[in-house]
Amino acid sequence: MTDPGTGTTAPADATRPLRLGTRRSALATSQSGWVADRLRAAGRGVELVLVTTEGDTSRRSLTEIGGTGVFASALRGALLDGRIDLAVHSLKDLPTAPADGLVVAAVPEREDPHDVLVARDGLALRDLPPGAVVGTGSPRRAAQLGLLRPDLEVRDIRGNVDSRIRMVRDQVLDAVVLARAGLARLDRLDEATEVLGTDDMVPAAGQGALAVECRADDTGLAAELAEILDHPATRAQVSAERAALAALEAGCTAPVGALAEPGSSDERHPADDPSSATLVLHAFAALDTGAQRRVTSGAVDAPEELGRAMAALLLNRPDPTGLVAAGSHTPESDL
Ligand SMILES: NCc1[nH]cc(CCC(=O)O)c1CC(=O)O
Repeated sequence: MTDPGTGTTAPADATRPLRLGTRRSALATSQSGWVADRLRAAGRGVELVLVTTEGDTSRRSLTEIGGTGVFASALRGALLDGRIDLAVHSLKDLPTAPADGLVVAAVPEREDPHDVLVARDGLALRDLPPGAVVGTGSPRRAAQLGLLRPDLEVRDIRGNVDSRIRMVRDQVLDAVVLARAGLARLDRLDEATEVLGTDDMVPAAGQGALAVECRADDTGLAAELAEILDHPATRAQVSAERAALAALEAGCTAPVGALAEPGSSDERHPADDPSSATLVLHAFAALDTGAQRRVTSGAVDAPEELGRAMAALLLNRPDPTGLVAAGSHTPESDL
């Protein structure tokens, strides 16, 4: 299966187990375990190799560390060193810039990409009393919370999913906002007290999706991973989302959200071949020019074009009347 002629680093040999590098967190081991199970079900031996990253050990806030790529960099180093053959990343934590010598061989089918509220007493966002304290380390979530409920106090927090939920249990916070996908992977969906729809909270680009990365010169393995794991519809969606992020030059800590969904047949672009499917791209950005929400659509086979078109909308046409403060409360200057 592997191409014996390629590369200077030894290509993964189909007769020995693949070394799958994973971070130690519950979320990372869960998603790596899921990928390992799928590879094993396809007849491929896999062993997990633990890799430590600064994003896991640092107590500093994500924005402080520099955000972009802290979770990914150690795994990428281990790939390039040949210590591991493949790595599984949360796509939303992966920098949009391609890494030299590496390739995203597969993007598996994504989980529900939305954010959820985990609040005390089963409360929904609209039920929290004025002044309630909501924890999030994400500028994207903080900005959108500020539009929805300017009367709440948003507190910058760090930590893994479990410790963030515990801050609500321990009454340190009234609520936290988390990715639904993270709870699903940890089998803790019952902790969610409300799913925040796209109209309220546009998710991060790539949220709910995984990226399976290997060395670019390991072409046999890349082809095998694509064959077993890749989900083309998800790949098109996240390509549009990440192209928007890249064109805005915004990283995973920017107050930017993007979510692409399959378009329905009555949303087809008139110029397109009637048989071609569309993507509808939703975006939120709190840029210097203010907070905006936008929706646009394009052909599913040109997702990056759609993402760039969205970025152009957000950058060039800051139309104040287009500001839809989800829930419609706050002027942009309050962000
Ligand atoms: N930044 C942390 C992070 N990275 C990936 C997920 C899980 C959800 C996903 O895979 O998108 C989470 C937790 C969260 O945002 O609540």
